[in-house]
Amino acid sequence: MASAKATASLQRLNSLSSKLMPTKAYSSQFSRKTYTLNTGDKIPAIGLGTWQSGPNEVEKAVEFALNKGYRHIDTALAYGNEAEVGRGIKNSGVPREEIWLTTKLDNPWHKRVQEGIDSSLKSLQTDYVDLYLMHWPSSTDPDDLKKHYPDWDFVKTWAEMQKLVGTGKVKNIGVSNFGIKNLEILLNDPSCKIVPAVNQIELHPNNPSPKLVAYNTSKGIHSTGYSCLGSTNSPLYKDETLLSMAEAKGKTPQQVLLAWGIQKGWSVIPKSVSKGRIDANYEIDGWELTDEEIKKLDALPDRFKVCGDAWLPVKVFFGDDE
Ligand SMILES: NC(=O)C1=CN([C@@H]2O[C@H](COP(=O)(O)OP(=O)(O)OC[C@H]3O[C@@H](n4cnc5c(N)ncnc54)[C@H](OP(=O)(O)O)[C@@H]3O)[C@@H](O)[C@H]2O)C=CC1
Ligand SMILES: O=C[C@H](O)[C@@H](O)[C@@H](O)[C@H](O)C(=O)O
Repeated sequence: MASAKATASLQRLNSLSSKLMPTKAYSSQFSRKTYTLNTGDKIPAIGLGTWQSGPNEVEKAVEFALNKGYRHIDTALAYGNEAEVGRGIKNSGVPREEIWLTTKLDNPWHKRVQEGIDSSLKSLQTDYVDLYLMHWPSSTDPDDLKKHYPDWDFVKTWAEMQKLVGTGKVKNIGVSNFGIKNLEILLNDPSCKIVPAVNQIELHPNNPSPKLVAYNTSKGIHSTGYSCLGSTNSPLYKDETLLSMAEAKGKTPQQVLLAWGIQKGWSVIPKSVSKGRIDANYEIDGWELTDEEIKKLDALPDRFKVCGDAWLPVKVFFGDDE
């Protein structure tokens, strides 16, 4: 039997040789990759998320990301930071038409879709957004956030959102946090004339939702993965399979998670307000995960969900496969 000392030096040698092993060169350009939506428009595979990006940090983060090369920014009326995001875009000097800008209609605004988009456009200092999402399938009464309107639901909200197409204010409309049941209700309603271009949902290896992603794809709906790194204090950063895979490839765990999402076919919108991390999250070109590595990440056994629905007046929870 090998002594503890011999085992330790063997481990060190293995770790060193994996670092010295030349990584196979791939021509992948994930940072410039786009997915074509059911409208023909192309959404960049990687964007900058801005949920919980606070005042005095998000403006600089957006400016920095755009100058780094990001061409996709994700925000929402509910984040309370659209004005700063708009300033970051202006300060970057990157022409508006080169940027994919997504924002979202907040739940208490479902009866005021026109006002909602006008408010977002004003804050963002722009004439249009590339993608306008219904943030949640939940029409909350603004006078009592614990109540759902008795005479309104997301089908009616979608009918209102459809009216925005053709006004020039939105290029694409989509949904977020829709599970299969709610998508079926929406798509089967006679008032639904436009299939959502995107369903933005939580996607990381501990909440992979394969049936929901397959359902989106079967209906021509592109999936965008939010909390793609596992969000704040991500439990994924302690996952041994992920950590050893990242080390063996000479990549960060975050880069591996982003490649996993993009290679599986959805866009990813990692949030960061740190220059170093915004930089690193974009350095995803010239290498790939092998099929075997993707399968290993697909098979991680743990489960957690960042955004539940405990705070909503109606339950819209979707887990892995609902
Ligand atoms: N439609 C919806 O309901 C939802 C949409 N979203 C969207 O998706 C975006 C991403 O999801 P989010 O929940 O923010 O979480 P992410 O999975 O993007 O993780 C963000 C967290 O990871 C940290 N981080 C980022 N990069 C690195 C790195 N390279 N190394 C270490 N830590 C890192 C960030 O900290 P730091 O900033 O300090 O770098 C932050 O704490 C949101 O910002 C939002 O735009 C999110 C949730 C729900
Ligand atoms: O986009 C972000 C999320 O939807 C977020 O707004 C909600 O998940 C909510 O604030 C929460 O705390 O759970």
